[in-house]
Amino acid sequence: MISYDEALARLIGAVQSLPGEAIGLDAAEGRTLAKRVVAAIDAPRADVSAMDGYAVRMAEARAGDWLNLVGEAAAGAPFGGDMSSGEAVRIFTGAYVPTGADCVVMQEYAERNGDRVRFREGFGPARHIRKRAGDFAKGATVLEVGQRLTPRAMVALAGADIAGIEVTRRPKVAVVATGDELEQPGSAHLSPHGLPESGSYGVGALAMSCGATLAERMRGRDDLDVLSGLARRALDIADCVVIIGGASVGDHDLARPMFAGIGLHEHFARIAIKPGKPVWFGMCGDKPVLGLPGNPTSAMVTARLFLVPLLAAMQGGNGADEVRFMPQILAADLPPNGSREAFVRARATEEGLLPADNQESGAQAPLASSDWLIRRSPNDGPCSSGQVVRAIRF
Ligand SMILES: Nc1nc2c(c(=O)[nH]1)N[C@H]1C(S)=C(S)[C@@H](COP(=O)(O)OP(=O)(O)OC[C@H]3O[C@@H](n4cnc5c(N)ncnc54)[C@H](O)[C@@H]3O)O[C@H]1N2
Ligand code: MOO
Repeated sequence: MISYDEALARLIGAVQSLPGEAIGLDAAEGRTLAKRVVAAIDAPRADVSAMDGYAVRMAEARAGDWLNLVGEAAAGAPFGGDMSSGEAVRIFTGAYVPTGADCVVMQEYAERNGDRVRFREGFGPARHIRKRAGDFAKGATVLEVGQRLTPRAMVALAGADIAGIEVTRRPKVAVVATGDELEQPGSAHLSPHGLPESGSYGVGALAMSCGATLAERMRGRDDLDVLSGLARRALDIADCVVIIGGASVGDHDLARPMFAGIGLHEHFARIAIKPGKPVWFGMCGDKPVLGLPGNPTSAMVTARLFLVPLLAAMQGGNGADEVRFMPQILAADLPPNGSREAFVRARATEEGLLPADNQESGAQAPLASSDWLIRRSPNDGPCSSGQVVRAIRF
């Protein structure tokens, strides 16, 4: 069995980025840039006021001295003239600073008398001016290739005065659930041995949260002919295929055999992790095929560990960035770990990460509240509450 890091490196090494396409800003959220974004304007476009107040010359802003008000500057409506010595201009946040002014005094310190203004002590040395191009300059790269357009990145994109961009095509993902027992949720109770097919709902939703579209959700019984047919269909309609279940070593485990004869080039199978030992990955031509264990918690943990970086890499992003484990505080004791690297489901509390009581790989209920995964090394000793562990959002 290989390690998680080795398996991840093989997966990322095998996956290619999809081609780019041009889109407008309204459709950009969640997509990944295929071309860098260059600012069309300076930001700010001129020196602007950071406060509502009075534009003055710093040297003349002495507490108690009267200045003559000669006009007003607002965002979108600048003061037309030059400001001379002994003068002040009423100014609002975002307005261009008039020529001749080098400081804004907040209005909280101002006393007005008609067209005159003076300031009380205490307004301090801050100039309250945002310098032209202090954020970014026209022609500067604001967003790099591979940047995912998060809600935060959308602000930088629009702020660069860009209407259209080039992004990688959304990966179309087919999710195939395998198993005789699986039924459409809502109808499992109709058959004595039926089990609601839950895995594809989590895995499909996770894929969509990573910028993919769900090409189709399929369900197939443990019959090699049926599953081979689904494998061909999935490869026809999707850029990437995820198989849930049938990954282990039992007689009914057909996830890999169903791709025999379709040219599956296997990159790994079985990894020294818990949960998720039976996870496997291969390529059919240029299409990644990821096999997840059927146990719902195992399926979701391995989807987080492998499918999320895989979809990022298909969109030209950095797959490894999606699984950077960061220091976090543990909020309860943990027993010694076994010989496989473990990914412990936990939830964030004010005290730190609290591991779920039920760590069964077949569990479903704890998934709803487990928003973090704690990574534990093979044969790690006991961990105590308050200790630093490594974790990612789940
Ligand atoms: N002799 C061995 N047996 C098993 C091993 C092993 O190494 N040697 N590995 C175990 C591990 S670890 C896991 S995890 C499971 C998973 O194996 P499979 O991928 O073959 O999963 P299935 O047998 O198909 O299903 C397991 C379990 O999950 C239920 N299931 C399957 N698909 C779904 C779905 N889409 N939605 C909801 N539930 C699903 C299924 O009914 C089973 O209960 O194998 C161990 N065995
Ligand atoms: O390791 Mo399995 O993936 O127990 O659930």
